Amino acid sequence: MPPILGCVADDFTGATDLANMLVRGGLRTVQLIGVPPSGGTGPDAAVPDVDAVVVALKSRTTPAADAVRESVAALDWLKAAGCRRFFFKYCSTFDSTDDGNIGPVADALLDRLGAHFTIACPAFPETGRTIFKGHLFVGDVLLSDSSMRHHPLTPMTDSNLVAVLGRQTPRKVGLVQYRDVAAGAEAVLARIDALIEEGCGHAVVDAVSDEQLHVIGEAVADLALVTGGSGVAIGLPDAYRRRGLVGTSGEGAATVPAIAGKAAVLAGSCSAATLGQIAEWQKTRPSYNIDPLRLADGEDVAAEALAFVRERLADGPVLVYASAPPETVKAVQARLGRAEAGEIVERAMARIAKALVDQDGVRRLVVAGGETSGAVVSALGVTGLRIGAQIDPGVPGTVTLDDPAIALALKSGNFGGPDFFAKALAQMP
Ligand SMILES: Nc1ncnc2c1ncn2[C@@H]1O[C@H](COP(=O)(O)OP(=O)(O)OP(=O)(O)O)[C@@H](O)[C@H]1O
Ligand SMILES: O=C(O)[C@@H](O)C(=O)CO
Repeated sequence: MPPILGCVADDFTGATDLANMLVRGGLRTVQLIGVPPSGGTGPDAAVPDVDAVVVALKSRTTPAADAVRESVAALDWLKAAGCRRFFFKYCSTFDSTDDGNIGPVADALLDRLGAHFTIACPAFPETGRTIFKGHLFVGDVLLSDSSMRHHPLTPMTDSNLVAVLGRQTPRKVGLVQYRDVAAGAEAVLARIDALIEEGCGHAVVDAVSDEQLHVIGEAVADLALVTGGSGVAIGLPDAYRRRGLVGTSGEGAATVPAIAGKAAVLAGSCSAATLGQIAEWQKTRPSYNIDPLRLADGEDVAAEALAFVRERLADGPVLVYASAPPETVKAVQARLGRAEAGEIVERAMARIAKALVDQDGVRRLVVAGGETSGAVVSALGVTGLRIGAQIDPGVPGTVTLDDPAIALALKSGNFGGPDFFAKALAQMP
């Protein structure tokens, strides 16, 4: 049976987050890095016997036209692979700007599917993301009061998702309120019907608990396209099972091989959680700091980092990080520009990762940050990931489908407890 669910994720850690959720729900899931080349191996060869496929793109912060083109190409590939339901995964903190890319990509996917309505639900209560009356909270504060207001690429300064999405799409954006979700799947469906009548093409959906996400999953399981964070996928596996769209047994969905080899940690995320994890690591383990301004001055900082790591690798894992607090990032961006600062660091991280794998026998890598993970995984030429057991909410251990197989933990910036790096290395397959 071909996979039921085809997913397009706008960054690599977000893709593993979604894949983790689907595997937890018992769907056998594979994550592909980018859109596989068409022809040759064909979809059946590339997608062996799974229930869900997640295509990981690096489209969160690219120009909207590029994000649309790549996302539609991913959708076309997933359709050709036999998928019949589709999911567009973006960040649980709705990372985007007024230019996109959430609105433009969701619209393009709807158009391609010949569909006219979808939901937008980034709620992920397990990691503190909840939506009430269309406003997104991160922990106990509104999104706009959280550390996301300082994000290097997509600063989020408005918590009203109806307004934020409304600026990104010509379609009308409605709201499925908490009271409808609390009343159950029938009430959500009735509200969706009313919003469609009113001419809405999107509806933000309130959710503050996993129980409510299960209700939403049941209500939206027949939509061609669902958009959101990984949280709203929590109810889909059961909803598909109830409809006979996937087998009933979820056993063995998280099985991956064990990988031996040296280990390293690479962090390009400047998110608050990552900064805390770096500080925790530095209490007991060595680390090397990449300075973007020195990179911009043409100094071979990547070579220095590699020399530092190589001296210590035999004694255990080493961290290389560019992550910095908001004031430092602002100063760097003021000199280099936001995009150039990001890219220069990503290029260095990619080069370091490739050298460590190709020349130093590193086979176990923890990478912090979605953009950073995208750069690293692309440099390593990874084509796909098997999804293993969860390390912390939103982050599974994974093993690449390639030769040599590499164990990877791709951590979204704000996920994971303070000891995440050591915990990941201890738990990774
Ligand atoms: N010191 C720095 N100054 C400026 N930019 C930096 C610095 N360190 C890292 N960056 C850039 O900041 C961006 C961080 O984005 P990334 O997606 O990797 O992390 P994140 O946003 O915390 O994670 P996620 O997207 O998973 O939430 C990257 O483009 C990275 O290259
Ligand atoms: O949804 C999330 O928060 C993460 O999966 C993510 O996309 C962060 O980059």
